[in-house]
Formats: sequence, C-alpha cells, structure tokens
Amino acid sequence: MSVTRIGVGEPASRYDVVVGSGVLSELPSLVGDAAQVAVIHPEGLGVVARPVVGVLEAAGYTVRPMPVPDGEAAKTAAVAADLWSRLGRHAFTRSDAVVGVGGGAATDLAGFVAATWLRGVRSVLVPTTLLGMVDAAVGGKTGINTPEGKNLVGAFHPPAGVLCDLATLPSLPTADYIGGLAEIVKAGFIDDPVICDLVEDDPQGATSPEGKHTRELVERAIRVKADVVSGDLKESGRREILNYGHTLGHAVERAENYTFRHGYAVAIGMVFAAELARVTGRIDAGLVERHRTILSSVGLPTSYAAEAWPRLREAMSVDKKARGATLRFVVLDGLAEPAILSGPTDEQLTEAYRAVTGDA
Ligand SMILES: NC(=O)c1ccc[n+]([C@@H]2O[C@H](COP(=O)([O-])OP(=O)(O)OC[C@H]3O[C@@H](n4cnc5c(N)ncnc54)[C@H](O)[C@@H]3O)[C@@H](O)[C@H]2O)c1
Ligand SMILES: O=C(O)C(=O)C[C@@H](O)[C@H](O)[C@H](O)COP(=O)(O)O
Ligand SMILES: [Zn+2]
Repeated sequence: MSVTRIGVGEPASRYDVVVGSGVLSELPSLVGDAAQVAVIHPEGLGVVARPVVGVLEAAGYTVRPMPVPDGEAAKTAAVAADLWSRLGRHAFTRSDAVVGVGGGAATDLAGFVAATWLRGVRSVLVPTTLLGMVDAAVGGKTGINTPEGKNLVGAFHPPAGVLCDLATLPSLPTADYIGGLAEIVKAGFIDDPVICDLVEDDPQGATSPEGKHTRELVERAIRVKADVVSGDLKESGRREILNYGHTLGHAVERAENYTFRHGYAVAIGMVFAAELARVTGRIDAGLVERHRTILSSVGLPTSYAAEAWPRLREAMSVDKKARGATLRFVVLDGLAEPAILSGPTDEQLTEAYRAVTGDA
C-alpha cells in the first residue's frame, strides 16, 4: 500500500499526516531524542497499542505504557491529573515525549497532557479510528470535557507528526467507523463537494474500510482539514468552519452525558445548521435535504428529541464561538460556501430545531 503525506501548519512548524500501512516505522524519527516515551492509549486497546510500544522499544526508548479509560471517559480532569502524576513519578523531562494511540478521545487527552506537562512536551499521534485519522489527530486542538460542556478545557498544541495506519481500521466497530463518516461528510459540505459525490455514489462502501472510495475519502477529508488549519492554527477566523454542526452537536453530547458518539451528534448538528441556513434564507430546501439523504444513507442520525430543546439551547451558550450572549453558527450560503451566522433570533432557532425533530 502506498503512503501519502499531507503537510499541516506554517512552513516553520510543519508536520506531516502520514497515511498508509507500515507507517509506524516513522515513529522513532518523530519521537526524536527523547529518553522516555509515554504511550497513552485506551485500556481495552492494548492490542492496537502493542505494535507502537514494540517499535519504540526496538528503537531503544524506555517506554511507559499509560492505559486510560475508554472513549469520552478518558477526557476528564481526573484522568489528566492521574497522567500528570504518572509522568511526575517517572520524572519526565522536556526532552521526553508523549505518544497518543486510539480514537479521538485518547488523542485529545494525550495531546492535552503533552501540552500541559512542563508547559509543553513533544507529542506524536497515532489515530486508530476513522474520525481520529480524518479530524481529531490533525490540527493541534487538544482538550478534555467538563460537566458544563464539551472540550471546555484545552490547548492548541500541534503534534510532531500523525501516523494513520489504515490497517488498524478493520477492527473498529462499524458504529464507530460510521461516526467518523460524519466528519468526512462535514468536510464535503464545507469545502470539498467531491466528498459528497463519492458518498452518494457508494453509501454502503463508504461505511467500510474496504469501500472503493475509502482511501480517497480519508485523504480528501484530511486535506480539507490540513488546508484550513494551516491558514488559521488558533481559530481566529476561517478555522471556525470546521465547527460546522458542532454547536448543536456538542450540546447533544452534553445532554447525553458524553455517552453519545461525537460523529452522530455532529450529524444531527449539521442538519440543524442546514435548517438554520434555510430558515434565514441562505440555502434552499434541496440542499438541506441533501444533508439528510447523505447522512442517513450511511446510517447517521438526522433527528433528535423535541423535548430536549431547552437543555440544548442552554448548553449552546458555552459554545466557544459564542461572544457574550450572542450565539454564532457555522452555516452554508451554498454547497462549500461556509459562512458565520451571528445572533439568530429565538424564533429562527426554534423553527430550525423543530425541523430536526420531524415536527415541522
Ligand atoms: N481535536 C480535534 O480536532 C477533534 C476533532 C474531531 C473530534 N474530536 C474528538 O474526538 C472524539 C471522538 O473520537 P472517536 O470517534 O475516534 O471516538 P473514541 O475515541 O471514543 O473511539 C471510539 C471507540 O473505538 C475504539 N477504538 C479505537 N480504535 C480502534 C480500533 N482500531 N479497533 C477497535 N476499536 C478501536 C475506542 O477504544 C472507542 O471505544 C471526541 O471526543 C471528539 O470531541 C477532536
Ligand atoms: O479542528 C477544529 O477546529 C474543529 O472544529 C474540528 C472538530 O471536528 C472537532 O470536534 C473539534 O474538537 C471541535 O472543537 P471545539 O473547539 O468546538 O471544541
Ligand atoms: Zn468534530
């Protein structure tokens, strides 16, 4: 299998997202002159982390495997504090390194611990979910959740490199694979319509690592993210478009106490954002329907409970794009024409949400 390299960041601090198989051989050069390497991974994913540990040990590093709880349960202040203690007990210095292995939850946590330990040590990310490869491990956003909201604590801390071994994907449960498709479809709607065409051409194949367009979908989504992030590393402008569907999506995750897959919540959030764009006269019903058709064709949800609205509305007030009491949403003015909608009225919000419940 060939290897693809996609550069991210400004020229002086550029790193590669490497996609293919056998890519772990690049790990030692990315870890560099560290003596110790912490390998942070979900406790149930020892099998997936073992090759990472093996490559590092063979290269002579002292490897400290650091298993953490699975999924969102890892993205807590308590787990981060426990990792800081473990690093402290092993006397990790600024020349040591952190490797994050697993889905987006594990790499967000690992990146956050790397960002905060000694005010920042080197990290390398080895995403093993579709979502991790196309989105979470790319771009330097790291963080944890708090009871008040999703990713409310975090830092921008670009990794030294991202290694996406496509051979890890077949063991991923289909439901988690499908979650990753939401971020791929997001990249299609905000920037690369070919992604939408490819999913429409073979929705069934899109849900499988063996699908005929899988490699192209993965690489196109990474390129969208790499391109956007490279021009706006700290989200002072265009990077906000990557938050399409996330304002309501994060509120759904909080309402579900972080037990709802991120990609599924983002899928619902994208339908909401599309409805909001329709309600405010930006796009027509056809483009909204295309969201529903594409998302549901791969098994993603497109509606949510009507009675949840008050809780969701409240949760959206801590969205990072909000300014004071003014909510700001990423919407579309057309396919691949993202824009910011600032301060929609309560009537517009409730009308858009009603359409997401199927009660419109
Ligand atoms: N930092 C960012 O820019 C960014 C972008 C998008 C999403 N995220 C975050 O990513 C998280 C979601 O990531 P996710 O969808 O990868 O979920 P996840 O990390 O919870 O992983 C999903 C499940 O798959 C398992 N798993 C991982 N790799 C596997 C493999 N190869 N085989 C079998 N099982 C495997 C995990 O253990 C977990 O149970 C959310 O917390 C979200 O906020 C961050
Ligand atoms: O990288 C970004 O920027 C994104 O917004 C990508 C999102 O898919 C991702 O879920 C991100 O973690 C959301 O960021 P947040 O700042 O809203 O927490
Ligand atoms: Zn996301």
